[in-house]
Amino acid sequence: MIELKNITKKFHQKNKEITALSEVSLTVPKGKIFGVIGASGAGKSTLIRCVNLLERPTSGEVIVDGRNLMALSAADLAKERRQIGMIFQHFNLLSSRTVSENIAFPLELDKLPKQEINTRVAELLALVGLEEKHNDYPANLSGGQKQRVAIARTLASNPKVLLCDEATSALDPATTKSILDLLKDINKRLDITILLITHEMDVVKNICDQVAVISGGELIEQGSVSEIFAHPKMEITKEFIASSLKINIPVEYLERLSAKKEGNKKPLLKLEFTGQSADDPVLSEVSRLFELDNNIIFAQIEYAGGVKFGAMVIEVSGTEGNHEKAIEFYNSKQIRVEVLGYV
Ligand SMILES: Nc1ncnc2c1ncn2[C@@H]1O[C@H](COP(=O)(O)OP(=O)(O)OP(=O)(O)O)[C@@H](O)[C@H]1O
Repeated sequence: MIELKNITKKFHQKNKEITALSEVSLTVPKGKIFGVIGASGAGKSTLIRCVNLLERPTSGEVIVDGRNLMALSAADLAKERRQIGMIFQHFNLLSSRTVSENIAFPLELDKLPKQEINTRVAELLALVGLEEKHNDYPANLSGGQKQRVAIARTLASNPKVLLCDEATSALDPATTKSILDLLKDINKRLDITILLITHEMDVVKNICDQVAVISGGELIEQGSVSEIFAHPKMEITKEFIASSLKINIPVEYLERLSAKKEGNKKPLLKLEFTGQSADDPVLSEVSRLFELDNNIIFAQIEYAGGVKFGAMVIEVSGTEGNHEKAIEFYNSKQIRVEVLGYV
């Protein structure tokens, strides 16, 4: 449904040239949810804005539903853009219009008869669960409700593609979850293809089928969510996966934690598992092989695209030489180990 071919985007500022995107190629199949994840300044916004030509790529091709957008006349492009909905981090609602009037706006632009608009708005209000708020103004809505209005307004023109520009970044975790559930529901129910950009792996984990990692304007890794979570290759990808785990170390351990080994303090290790390594009984293996005792302080296992991944914090008893052997063993099993300190 969406195909970006070798997209490069350069900005010119005074006499400086900034390459925001460099030879970016990706394909989003119809009906799928594709996430692009990256840190601030990586080029995410530029990338998503290239899909509907809000930014015109310096070179490359943008193909949506088989049409090469860069080759279209202004009039044809305007028509094609109606098929590509977009929602934003800050909702972009019209503050002087009620919820219903905001949703009706694109339909009024299309000059639909009043009765038809009313029927469609009622359907959309029901779809996003905002029937009771139809007469409220945006200022009186929560962030999550505002994003629901923005989603309903975008869906009014029956787009085949929905672009989400950090759509949940301004929302708290519970509201984020409810908006992601709504996007997933829309994707399934209306068969809309979704391309989203985010800096949170949680978003990818929750709703995406496929993911690409962007860094310095380049797509450095992409694949199905299960592939990427099971076998992340790039260090940045591994960090994004780890960042979606909320590791909690009890305060009493943190108070005792020192950076250096002193007296008979024991190492506190953080282990990160992905894919196969999350299924292996490595703790008992290490315990047997190296005569170590593991005291689990914290553990979390999550699922993404049917793949397990997780992290564990353990306090390890035994001799120092064997601690090092254990770390080597974990590394040989593709488990990332960090010595957090000594307790
Ligand atoms: N209109 C512009 N003029 C000049 N440089 C720009 C312009 N828009 C973006 N850039 C530059 O392009 C690079 C990518 O920016 P972009 O906004 O796409 O990143 P991002 O990943 O979306 O970041 P964030 O998450 O902080 O919004 C940055 O170096 C940015 O400064």
